[in-house]
Amino acid sequence: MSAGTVLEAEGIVVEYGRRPALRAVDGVGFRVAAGEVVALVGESGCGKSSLARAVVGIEKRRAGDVRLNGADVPPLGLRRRSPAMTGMQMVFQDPNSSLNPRRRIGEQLGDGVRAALARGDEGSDPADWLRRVGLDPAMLTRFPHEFSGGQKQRIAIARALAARPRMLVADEPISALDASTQTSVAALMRSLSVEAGAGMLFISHDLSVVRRIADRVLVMYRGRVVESGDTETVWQNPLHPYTRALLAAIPLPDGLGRLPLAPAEADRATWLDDVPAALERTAA
Ligand SMILES: Nc1ncnc2c1ncn2[C@@H]1O[C@H](COP(=O)(O)OP(=O)(O)OP(=O)(O)O)[C@@H](O)[C@H]1O
Repeated sequence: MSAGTVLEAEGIVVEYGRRPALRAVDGVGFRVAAGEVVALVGESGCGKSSLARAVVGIEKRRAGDVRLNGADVPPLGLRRRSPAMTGMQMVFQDPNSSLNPRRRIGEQLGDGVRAALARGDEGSDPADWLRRVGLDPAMLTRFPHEFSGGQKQRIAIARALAARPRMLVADEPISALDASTQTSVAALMRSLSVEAGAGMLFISHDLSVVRRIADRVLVMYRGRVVESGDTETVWQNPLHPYTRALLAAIPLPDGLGRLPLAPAEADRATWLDDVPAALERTAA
């Protein structure tokens, strides 16, 4: 394992059903370094979610190895510990699936903090996490239904990061959000995970957001990674015909740069509101 690598996946195979089995992931390997954002892109049904779930350990692997900071992450069935206990966290498309509707969000952020403490990691203050995602700490006593979709996803992200994961796996975390908040939530995820030194696997079909937040990109097609590389290199010089077709389908104005990283603490709430506007200005 090279220095700085947090996650190493090798030869991952996921199959569904029997005779004949559907091979959704067909021998995929990749690495993610600390503080790196790696995007996984590809058309619907190519196996992105199956790969993500197998890496975290909530989907069975037919074959393959996953190592987190050099330690084996055993496949489902052999595992006695939850993903949080291994230092991995997942953020899903629908924030309602990560949050319990009957518990106050302060308690749910506390779950993340306790997972970190149970692993012998440093604890943190739930109120502080709300502040970091641009919400008022006074909202800790509220229930999930009192928030908008974008706010709920920010809370789900805060909860995941409060567990101090070494690796964050986000499966379409912005696609259920209003278009106006998608970009700022994606940028916030990048900024917080980089700040925490965690690696992030970011699955999205929004390629313009991927281009702006990912350091590297993996292009998946029919269960295999057909191309991978630095995001700009892949965009400027896509080698695989499938990558060319995928990129040709998205209009992206020339000169649209990478997203600014969120500033620390105090300014973050304003920044969250400003990001979409700033992007429009850059695009104009
Ligand atoms: N639980 C399951 N049982 C049977 N087949 C499944 C199951 N989950 C996924 N599949 C199939 O495996 C293949 C890969 O699905 P997967 O959800 O991993 O793709 P994806 O790239 O994440 O798609 P999307 O972008 O639509 O979420 C598809 O053919 C899908 O129908």
